[in-house]
Amino acid sequence: MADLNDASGILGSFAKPEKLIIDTDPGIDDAMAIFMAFRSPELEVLGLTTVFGNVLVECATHNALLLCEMAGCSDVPVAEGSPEPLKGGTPRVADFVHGSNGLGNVILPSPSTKKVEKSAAEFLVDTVSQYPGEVSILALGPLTNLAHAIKMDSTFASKVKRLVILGGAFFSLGNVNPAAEANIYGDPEAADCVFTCGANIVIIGINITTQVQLTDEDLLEIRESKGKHAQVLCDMCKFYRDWHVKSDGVYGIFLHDPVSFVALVRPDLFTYKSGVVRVETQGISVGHTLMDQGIKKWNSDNPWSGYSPVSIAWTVKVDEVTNYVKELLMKP
Ligand SMILES: O=c1[nH]cnc2c1ncn2[C@@H]1O[C@H](CO)[C@@H](O)[C@H]1O
Repeated sequence: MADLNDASGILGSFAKPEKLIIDTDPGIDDAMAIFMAFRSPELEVLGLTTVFGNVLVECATHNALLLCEMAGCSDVPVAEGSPEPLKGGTPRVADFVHGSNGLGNVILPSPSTKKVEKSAAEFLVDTVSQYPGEVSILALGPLTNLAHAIKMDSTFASKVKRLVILGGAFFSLGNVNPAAEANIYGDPEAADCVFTCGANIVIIGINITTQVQLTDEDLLEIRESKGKHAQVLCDMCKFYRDWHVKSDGVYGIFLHDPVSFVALVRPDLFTYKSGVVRVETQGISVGHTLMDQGIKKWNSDNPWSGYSPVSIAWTVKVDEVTNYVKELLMKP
């Protein structure tokens, strides 16, 4: 019998919505995922926490407040997170992917609301403690805020319901360099802390998300639809799409954050492999994610030994996920 609270897309209208916090660095594909979350009755968005990544953290907070307001959800709290990775230093931002304002250089009004007083890590710890076992987290940027939350509260990991993470490249090339994907490269120490913390974790790597694309034709169809945010999203996507042409020879866009959102609400559209994941924190492969699939019995302990396994997405039903994203973006 179906568990009506597992948000697997077969929810009855009487089921309790799944509590969700989105940790985000908006970002054009973040904006898509955030709007999708706000349009999903099976979810109750408890808050957004922001992090550096696609943009600096101040810009991420500005954009998060603005996106909430545009979605008609300006009562949803936004807590600002870390301006820099765990080990300090200047964060690497991807303005060449998302434009200098993070939203494709589309000119938008300033938000009228303000961030909450709490830091992102405090907001995460307090909210998860308020509803132990009930709150899921969708992490769309570098994992610095989550690492701070884990360090702040030793019971945090065990109290999170599910942590769905966009990050890493499993047994495939990265997008910053051959070794590393951008979110993990942004804070490898934080990612290693989170992946080994023992929480119920699902990781969606770019080996999965790059399989799911919106073509130029799809973007035109969305633009011409009656979707509530279709116009503005397609305006933002122009910059993002041009980057894909230049960088990957793709006439369209990869749906990194939206695919990770779909993994949260429709886990049945993916298959998974379970194993311990560690992150390289030094050398030429810094930010590389490597999973021990548990196939081999090692002769001696190694840096993967003794940690709890996580799930990584292994295959994706490309057409179904693409259609899920398109339908939600074209919903009036
Ligand atoms: O080539 C890239 N360099 C840096 N960031 C990128 C690149 N391509 C995509 N993203 C951004 O990083 C996350 C997925 O790795 C997504 O947020 C995406 O928008």
